[in-house]
Amino acid sequence: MRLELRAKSFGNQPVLGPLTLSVARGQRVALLGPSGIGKSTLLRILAGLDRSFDGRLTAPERLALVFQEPTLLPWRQAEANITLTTGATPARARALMAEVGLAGHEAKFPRQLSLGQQRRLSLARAFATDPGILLMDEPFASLDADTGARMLDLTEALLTRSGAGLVLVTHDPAEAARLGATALRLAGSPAVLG
Ligand SMILES: Nc1ncnc2c1ncn2[C@@H]1O[C@H](COP(=O)(O)OP(=O)(O)OP(=O)(O)O)[C@@H](O)[C@H]1O
Repeated sequence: MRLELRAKSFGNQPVLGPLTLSVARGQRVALLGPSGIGKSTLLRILAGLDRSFDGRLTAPERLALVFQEPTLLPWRQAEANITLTTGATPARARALMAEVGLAGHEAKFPRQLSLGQQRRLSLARAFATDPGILLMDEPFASLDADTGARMLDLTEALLTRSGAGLVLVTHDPAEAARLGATALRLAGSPAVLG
């Protein structure tokens, strides 16, 4: 995927300045920078969720998104959260759930899962679509250290096995390093890539 951004504003507030970002399958980049600089805004543009910007986005790859909030369907069991939203077969959903350590939890509703388990379910769901590029916004935030480290390891394993590319929004350079992602920093006002 490639974004050639000339400018992004909210009303009369310029947020992002001219920048170019290209990510291919197998490539991993992390977007770093202080709170409020525009990381999530840039990710939403890359995801196609925000189309009101001046510039050009080309994204032929299949994209999958993982947010900090697991965004699960509360009234559907865990396995159905994958099959209904992605079209994956039950067997594939179960295999992915096993891969993220959720074997035996297929029939549980999201409220019956811990936050860490819900995050892992949303990770499994993201990979169920065989994405070319995975877009993640602070997916490891507000987890305890062990749970966060486990989620990082699982993400690394799934990315390596699938060959998917990655754009990760994070505050933490250590997460970028752990995933072998090239760290790109947003700075300035409007923000550009340093
Ligand atoms: N929908 C919106 N309407 C108006 N302003 C917005 C909107 N979304 C974001 N902004 C503004 O755009 C700027 C960038 O926000 P963004 O959420 O992209 O920052 P961020 O770097 O992801 O921050 P954080 O690390 O705290 O999540 C902020 O000044 C924010 O107030």
